[in-house]
Amino acid sequence: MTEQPQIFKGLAGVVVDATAVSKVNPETNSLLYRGYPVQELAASKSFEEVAWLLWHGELPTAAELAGFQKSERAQRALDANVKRVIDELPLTAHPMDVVRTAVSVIGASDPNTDDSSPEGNLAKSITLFAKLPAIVSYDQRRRRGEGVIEPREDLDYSANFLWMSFGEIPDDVVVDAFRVSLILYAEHSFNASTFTARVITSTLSDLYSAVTGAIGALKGPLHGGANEAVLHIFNEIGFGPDAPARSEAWLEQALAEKRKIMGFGHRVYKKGDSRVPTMRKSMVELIEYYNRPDVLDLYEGLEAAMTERKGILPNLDYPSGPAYHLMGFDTLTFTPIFVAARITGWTAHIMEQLQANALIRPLSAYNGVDERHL
Ligand SMILES: CC(=O)SCCNC(=O)CCNC(=O)[C@H](O)C(C)(C)COP(=O)(O)OP(=O)(O)OC[C@H]1O[C@@H](n2cnc3c(N)ncnc32)[C@H](O)[C@@H]1OP(=O)(O)O
Ligand SMILES: O=C([O-])CC(=O)C(=O)O
Repeated sequence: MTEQPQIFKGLAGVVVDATAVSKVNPETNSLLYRGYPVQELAASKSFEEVAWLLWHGELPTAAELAGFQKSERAQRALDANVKRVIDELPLTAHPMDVVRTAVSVIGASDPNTDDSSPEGNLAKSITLFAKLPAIVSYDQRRRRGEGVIEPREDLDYSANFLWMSFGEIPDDVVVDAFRVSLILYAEHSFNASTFTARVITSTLSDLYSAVTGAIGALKGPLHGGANEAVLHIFNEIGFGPDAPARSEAWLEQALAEKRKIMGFGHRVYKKGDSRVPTMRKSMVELIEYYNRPDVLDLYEGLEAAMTERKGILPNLDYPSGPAYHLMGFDTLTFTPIFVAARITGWTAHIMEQLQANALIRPLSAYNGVDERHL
């Protein structure tokens, strides 16, 4: 028997490349986008400014921001062919499948799909950034049997997203919590979906293909799909009185069945997710605004039970799920919102990968039958 090489299952602990887009530091529990702490960006910047920062490495000047906003706002509406394809999809399709399909249609319709120059890819990044809110809200409204609401060029990204979803602009506290969530979700180094985008890009495939693949990776409940899954868990436990006791009992049963508790744990952060305190604060503001203390009881009840029982802490999906629920989004829409946020990080990584490309192709250890002959 030849000696097997060492296997790093799940690439855990393996450094596969360098990135200047963001720095995740589990020791200091910090997350920097291009050097800026994400908490500072969330406190005062618009999502558009953060997108620009991730793409260009610096925050925009006033003139750069104005130019970007003009171009982004002009591209927000969906073309008729994208709407037609969405309309053809069954209502049983998961909204993540709808978003993935819509991005694919936009790519197939773009005459410049294969222009992977820095300018070409930046233009495509802005197009997807501009159109994703329309895709997500169009699909949620068709599921609800509601008519489409066209985008408004007088609104910023976050307010327009909510406008297209609900046909009204909520109070500032809601728009702000939404903006904060988008900034926190925007980027997180070599997570599974970003790595997927980089693998696809490394073959010199196009940006739309890389994003389509990344959406597929994000859908899974071990990654972005967890924000949706948190709400399923809350519904299983049930809102209402005695949340702590019911959470404890539910957790015992779930762990006995060897279930993973969605919204808890992280591959990189073992002492807590750097983004959770900021998102939790926004969630609490929403709870106060909507007068839903039962949501906080459930949130804290399950968190306490999980910490006591397993010592595993919440990740960003844990406060984001309830926050989107309070804002009025359908549960199945939560992960598509994550797509709209993460398009910034994915596309920044796609452009970075191309600046110093190497085909990503790891090795495997063979553990099948020994050589044999017919
Ligand atoms: C935005 C994001 O994508 S954040 C991540 C969102 N995903 C989730 O919330 C899904 C739930 N969490 C998980 O499944 C995991 O914590 C992951 C996938 C995120 C990270 O997993 P890994 O780094 O591979 O940790 P791993 O799965 O090896 O866990 C180590 C131990 O903790 C346990 N564990 C980790 N997370 C959880 C959890 N959420 N529920 C129950 N047990 C857990 C594992 O079962 C394992 O136990 P064992 O050693 O007895 O087998
Ligand atoms: O980094 C990860 O593995 C998952 C994550 O938190 C993210 O993508 O935001």
